[in-house]
Amino acid sequence: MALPFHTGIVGSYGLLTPHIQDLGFIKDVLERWASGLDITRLGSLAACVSVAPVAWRFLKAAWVESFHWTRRLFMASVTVPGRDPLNRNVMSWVLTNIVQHRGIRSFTARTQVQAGDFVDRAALLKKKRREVQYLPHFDTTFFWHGCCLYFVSRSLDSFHTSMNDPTYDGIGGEELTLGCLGWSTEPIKKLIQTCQEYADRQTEFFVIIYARDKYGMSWQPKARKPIRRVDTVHFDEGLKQALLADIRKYLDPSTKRLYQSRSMPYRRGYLFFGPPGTGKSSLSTAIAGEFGLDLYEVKIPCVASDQDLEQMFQEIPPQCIVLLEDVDAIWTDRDSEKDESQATAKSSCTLSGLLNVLDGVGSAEGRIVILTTNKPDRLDSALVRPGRVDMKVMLGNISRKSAEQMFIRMFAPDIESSPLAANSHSDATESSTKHPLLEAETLQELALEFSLQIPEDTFTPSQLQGFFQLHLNSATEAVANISSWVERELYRSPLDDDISVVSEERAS
Ligand SMILES: Nc1ncnc2c1ncn2[C@@H]1O[C@H](COP(=O)(O)OP(=O)(O)OP(=O)(O)O)[C@@H](O)[C@H]1O
Repeated sequence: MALPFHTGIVGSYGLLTPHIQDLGFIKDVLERWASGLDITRLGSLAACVSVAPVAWRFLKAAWVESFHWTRRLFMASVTVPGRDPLNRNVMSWVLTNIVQHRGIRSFTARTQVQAGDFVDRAALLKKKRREVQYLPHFDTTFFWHGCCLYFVSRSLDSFHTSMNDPTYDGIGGEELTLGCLGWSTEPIKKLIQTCQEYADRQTEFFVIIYARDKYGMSWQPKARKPIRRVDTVHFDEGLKQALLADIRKYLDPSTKRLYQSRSMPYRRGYLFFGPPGTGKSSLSTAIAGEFGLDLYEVKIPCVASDQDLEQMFQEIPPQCIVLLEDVDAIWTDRDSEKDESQATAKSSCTLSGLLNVLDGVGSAEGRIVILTTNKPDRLDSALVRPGRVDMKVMLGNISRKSAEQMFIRMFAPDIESSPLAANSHSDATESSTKHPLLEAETLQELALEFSLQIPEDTFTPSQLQGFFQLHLNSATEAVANISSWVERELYRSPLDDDISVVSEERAS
């Protein structure tokens, strides 16, 4: 007998004939389910399922549209461009205080190309697998702060563009929109102020180093280094104190007023010179940390033209340190008389281009400019005249006294070398009083014994640091091994470095 169509009952007979006997149980279940099925309901269900994506798209568009109109009519907003230092401050605050509390569930993972400026040479040579870097990822998030409802929205298009830059750490690269309920932007400005204060507190413990991006188009935060105390950079103590006093005096607000009232340009220049590995870069970073300034790094040999140099200087804020590394690579007219081999290391920008940015229209007031060079005798006298270079600081090979201080720094309790030492100073004093005095005395004696075996002004501090890296676990072992190391180093030809690198490469 034929069943009327509108009853909608699907006949169970013969609907599922199992090909495999073992599936009898499944057959029973399915047949029981199918026997109760109403074809009309099945049709409605299928219709709902097919309409669902369209409905979802519609709801999404409606949400976007209504959010857009709510924003336009009932909310105020402020947009912060990507890569602006403010963007980084706002983003860091939002990530730490809002997003992290809710738990970040979405990340972008990529191969870590560069961690600060630390390059693991062994890993490079062995082509070791690299670390994975996870970058937090979100587009729009709402949050309450104080009594106000805010939202922060991130442009994901510019996020993907920023990701192409290997040095980008996932914070502050994309355009941000900050908004709040109401027509006034005052709450947003207050929130931005909070973010700025938060960033200032962070920089109490870190130095932010800015460098040009890989296209040379804009300044990017290249590294955030824990503050290195100036007393960890060893050189002539008198010169160090004179340098610090000079900078402190320059940064004093009364000095600024004095300069302005006497119509003098308010800027200060320093020249750090000495052989490679004597601490020119380390001292610059330590000074930035000591005085709470950001550091803008310009590698002169990498600057493409005078126009680029000028552009760079125009984008540097007034209160900061500008570090001009390897200024001897600057192209001067006198170079044309020199042999061709030296010209290869030359920068494409000229001496007049550099002088122009140092004291021309592009030079903002309130900066500290530090020039570094390994070859001070090659510098043009115009570049180092007073007004451009106000103080010359020589960083030479290590003295016995400095070697002794370095030894103590290497083997003193950890708290001494911590970047946050200033913060936990009370703990430090407490722990030092707990330690028996003899320990400090023994350390002092070992340091003296050690330093007496180091020939005066012969090795660079970085050479000695290399020795300590091999004996960090034991001060007595360091003392026992220093004389053989000195002997080896004294009779080592400079070519040995190249030879060991080549043999390492072959071995890999
Ligand atoms: N005077 C110093 N006191 C303490 N450590 C030092 C000193 N000089 C160099 N070092 C150590 O040696 C390493 C290299 O130092 P740095 O890069 O500052 O030297 P540099 O003079 O700038 O070298 P280059 O001219 O090659 O750029 C760093 O790890 C630093 O800690």
